[in-house]
Amino acid sequence: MIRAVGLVKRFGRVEALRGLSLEVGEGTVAGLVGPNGAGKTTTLRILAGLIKPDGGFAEVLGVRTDSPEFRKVKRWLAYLPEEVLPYDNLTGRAFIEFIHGLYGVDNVGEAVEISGLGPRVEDKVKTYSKGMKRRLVVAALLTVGARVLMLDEPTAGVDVVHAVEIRKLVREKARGAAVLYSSHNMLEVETLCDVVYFVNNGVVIDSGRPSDLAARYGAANLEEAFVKALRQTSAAGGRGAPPP
Ligand SMILES: Nc1ncnc2c1ncn2[C@@H]1O[C@H](COP(=O)(O)OP(=O)(O)OP(=O)(O)O)[C@@H](O)[C@H]1O
Repeated sequence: MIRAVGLVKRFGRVEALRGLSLEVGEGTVAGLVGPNGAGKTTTLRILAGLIKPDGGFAEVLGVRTDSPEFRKVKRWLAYLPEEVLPYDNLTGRAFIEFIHGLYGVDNVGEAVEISGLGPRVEDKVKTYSKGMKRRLVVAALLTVGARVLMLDEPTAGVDVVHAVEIRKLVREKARGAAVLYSSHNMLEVETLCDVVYFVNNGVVIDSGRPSDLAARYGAANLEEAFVKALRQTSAAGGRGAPPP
């Protein structure tokens, strides 16, 4: 459902991606973890068809993301950017209606419920806290009937109770869909994801099921495994092994 093959992306002198490859099949939640500047957002933006790679290619639902045909695939794709601010002067409900209108669906009731905003959904977005805005956008996007979900730190700034709800929901929505989930929260990735890609310096340095990765590095948890993977990669000159 999601495939990136040898992605290369340069921004001037910065080599953001240096041959990144990954695959996410139906029913799978794949985690994308890596330090700041590792290339996670760049990968998601290429996969969402927002920017073109300088090398390699990406496919979603079998269509190349840099092809004209990709426009048709976008109906089935929900991409949540790292930073997205709903329009201040819309109410929460009007924002959900706007997003659902773009996708040609009317699932506003479910989105309102998921947002957990209660009566505040009738208030203007400018009166919301940061976490409330995030919950609104996540709720709107998780309910458009997407077959491919790409979520860049969906729970950033969201309180613990609502973060748990979002994770549960992502799990539910993954039935019949593929999810690529970028997060700095290792506990979240460990509990939610079926498979995890460790990214550093624009390449995948390792990948596997969270428990397998922990075992591979003799680590107590995914966080420890990640730190060890980073250390090993820098000791080996910065380049990781290709994914298995
Ligand atoms: N539009 C851009 N112009 C110039 N450089 C960019 C641009 N977008 C990304 N980069 C650079 O590409 C590299 C990868 O950035 P990216 O945003 O993909 O990292 P990330 O893994 O998402 O980081 P973070 O965890 O901090 O969100 C960084 O060095 C960044 O400065």
